[in-house]
Amino acid sequence: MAELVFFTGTMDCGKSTLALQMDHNHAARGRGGLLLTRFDRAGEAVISSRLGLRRPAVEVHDGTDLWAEVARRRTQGTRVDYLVCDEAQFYAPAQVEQLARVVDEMDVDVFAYGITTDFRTRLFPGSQRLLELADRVQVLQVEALCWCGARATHNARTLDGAMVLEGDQVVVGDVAEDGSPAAAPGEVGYEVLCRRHHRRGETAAAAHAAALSPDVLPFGDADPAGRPDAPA
Ligand SMILES: Nc1ncnc2c1ncn2[C@@H]1O[C@H](COP(=O)(O)OP(=O)(O)O)[C@@H](O)[C@H]1O
Ligand SMILES: Cc1cn([C@H]2C[C@H](O)[C@@H](COP(=O)(O)O)O2)c(=O)[nH]c1=O
Repeated sequence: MAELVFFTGTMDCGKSTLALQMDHNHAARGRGGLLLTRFDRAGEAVISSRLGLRRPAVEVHDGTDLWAEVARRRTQGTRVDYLVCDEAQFYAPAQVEQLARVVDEMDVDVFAYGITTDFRTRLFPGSQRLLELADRVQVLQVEALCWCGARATHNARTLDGAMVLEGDQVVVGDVAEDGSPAAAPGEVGYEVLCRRHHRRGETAAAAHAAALSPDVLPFGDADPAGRPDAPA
């Protein structure tokens, strides 16, 4: 029996990589797949992973009817046994309902990949519908990490290294790599954080700046109790 499965996790936890691996494995066994995406960082009509894999995909637009997309291909004789739906948080709730109908009435597996919550920790409408309708929700095993080393559970939006809480829900962007800035000065970037640091708005840059602040620098003549200005 076909299934609607929602694979989820923070940004940068390997969702697109898994999406392309899933397609590879099913295609290798002779199954026909249809790849879909919306607003991939690499551009239109492509699924791209940070590990370098990329595959052409159908771009989902506001008015795309996913039921009709599958039905049309099957009517034309194209084999469609499964769908791989990347960046599914950006799909409209109605499109998620179309996916559920494809599973139930066409017996086509749907593997959807996306983040659940936005930079304000609120559910994306598409992800909410997926959580409501999926046969299974699978949280990715590869954990993205906060700068403090704890498991990252939340996606922060940053501007010049500082966390921001104002702005549109959808702004395509990337996370920082190897300590480099997530985005050019004045451009939106993202950073994954544990809940504690998301609540406090403490990004890696903020933590770094705080560590360099003279207020917290250890002094050579500080007393053992930690009072930096204790008399010698
Ligand atoms: N140079 C690298 N070497 C090994 N793994 C990497 C490298 N760059 C990225 N990755 C892996 O790729 C993951 C991001 O994959 P991706 O599919 O793009 O994530 P998502 O779609 O969830 O944003 C990272 O969590 C990391 O595990
Ligand atoms: C948190 C958050 C993210 N986005 C965008 C940023 C990226 O383009 C995608 C997530 O891609 P990934 O493959 O999971 O890294 O979503 C957004 O538009 N709004 C947000 O609040």
